[in-house]
Amino acid sequence: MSTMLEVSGLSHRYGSGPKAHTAVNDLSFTVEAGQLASIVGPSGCGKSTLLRCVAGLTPPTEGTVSLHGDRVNGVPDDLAVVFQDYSRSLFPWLSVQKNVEFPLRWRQISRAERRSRAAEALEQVGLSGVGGKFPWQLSGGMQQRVSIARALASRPALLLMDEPFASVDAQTRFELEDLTRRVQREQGSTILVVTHDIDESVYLSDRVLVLSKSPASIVADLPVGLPTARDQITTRESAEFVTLRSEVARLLHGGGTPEAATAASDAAEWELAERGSNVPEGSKTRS
Ligand SMILES: Nc1ncnc2c1ncn2[C@@H]1O[C@H](COP(=O)(O)OP(=O)(O)OP(=O)(O)O)[C@@H](O)[C@H]1O
Repeated sequence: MSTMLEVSGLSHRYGSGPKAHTAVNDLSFTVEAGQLASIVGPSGCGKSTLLRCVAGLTPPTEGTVSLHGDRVNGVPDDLAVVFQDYSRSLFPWLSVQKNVEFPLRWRQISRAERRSRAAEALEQVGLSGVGGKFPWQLSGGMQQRVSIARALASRPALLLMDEPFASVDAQTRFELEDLTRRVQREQGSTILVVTHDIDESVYLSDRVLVLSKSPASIVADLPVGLPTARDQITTRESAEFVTLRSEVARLLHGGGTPEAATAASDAAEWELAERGSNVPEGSKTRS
């Protein structure tokens, strides 16, 4: 495997002087080609800042980001980002097909090729046949599929996803998680996902990077040894899954006993539920 993303000694401070705020502190990690890594950390720890630095949207105060060996200075052509808020990232006046084609317009790609890539990407996300509709004619989950299709159409070397499923219902969230894993396997995509959701980070990933509270630094880099073929019910019930989610919860909450880890994990689910996020109904009952 070759290294697709290398983050080295990355720090970012907002402002300067006594009012400066360090959001990210001396982060170093790599993501190998074809790997799906997730970043999980407490609210406000600096996840979005890290993602913006990786995407070339924000120059880091210190350190470097390299994509397939090339130093990132500005948004690389072969990088795509899927944001949480699909309703603000799709153009309502453009058809689904045109939305997916849109980023390809700025490249030297013929009209025919743009159409064919958009059709292929829509097929990959299970939306063949809706290219002529407008985003507002689709459900929230379908709109987020369009955003994913748009990212895939540019055939990115690295796909960044910032809380990509936080605005859809629980069932759709599960479907989109499975879609992301299928796309990763079929396309060999390299994906870095930022999420608040401990269970999601474990279910989705080959690796989970756990960040400390602000300023973010890496407290653990955990390989996920779950089978490649995963299932929303049996995988989440497996002993390996339960152990890993407890480990991530324990790390996020600064260590402690296994009981504390379970409590922390439940608390994290409750926090998500309170935010109107997507914890399945069955897991919302406090014991
Ligand atoms: N443009 C900015 N100017 C000043 N401070 C900022 C700016 N953007 C973020 N911060 C601060 O940097 C810290 C990290 O913010 P960031 O949004 O990266 O965290 P996060 O982990 O993504 O948060 P959340 O989990 O709530 O999405 C926070 O304390 C935030 O207030």
